[in-house]
Amino acid sequence: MPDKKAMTAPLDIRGFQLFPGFLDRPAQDALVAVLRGLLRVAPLYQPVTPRGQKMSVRMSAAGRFGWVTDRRGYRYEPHHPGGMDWPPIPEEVLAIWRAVSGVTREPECCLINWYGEGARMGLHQDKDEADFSCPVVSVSLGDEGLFRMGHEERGGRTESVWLKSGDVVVMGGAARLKHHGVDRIRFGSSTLLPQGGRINLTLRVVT
Ligand SMILES: O=C(O)CCC(=O)C(=O)O
Ligand SMILES: [Fe+2]
Repeated sequence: MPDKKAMTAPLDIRGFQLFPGFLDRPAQDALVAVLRGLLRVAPLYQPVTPRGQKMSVRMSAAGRFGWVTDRRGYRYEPHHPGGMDWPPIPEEVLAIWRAVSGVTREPECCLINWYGEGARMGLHQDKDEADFSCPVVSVSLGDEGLFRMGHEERGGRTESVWLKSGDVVVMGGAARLKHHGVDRIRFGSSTLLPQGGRINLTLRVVT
């Protein structure tokens, strides 16, 4: 990871701050190794929306809370649906937060989304957290994903950018409640994950 002095200014897209190539390849490889261990403890599962639709991404989490969805709704839970505690957020991930978040509070959730071939995430707002003065920080690993950014209100023109492995996005300030989503991934576009696919981490202060 670049140190703070060497860190280049982010690109600003509608208030979304994009740090292209924030993690170099060795840092990405190290992070993937850490995540593998984590997912052995808290395996990926397929979430279901409150309306009963299976999501195309598979999910897990680390931290005091994990974001979950099922027939009972969207919420943060202190346990994996399998009953175990979520593992702690890895130091490597906390270091990214500390470098880019601009806040002193620490993240309480690291949501892990795994996108296989054909997986996507519809336009949504991240609004199940109590304190919108803290940003959501997103880390992309593996295959490229087409990230769409909109407005706080529904509708209106959107803008999209291909997020690559190692890119970090900070959704804070004016962008904190803006709609965003992932239309598609370019399956097989990265060599980071031998089995292909895209991992996205989102770090959130929950309480
Ligand atoms: O996969 C991404 O880049 C975004 C994920 C996201 O928006 C979320 O988990 O809330
Ligand atoms: Fe989101």
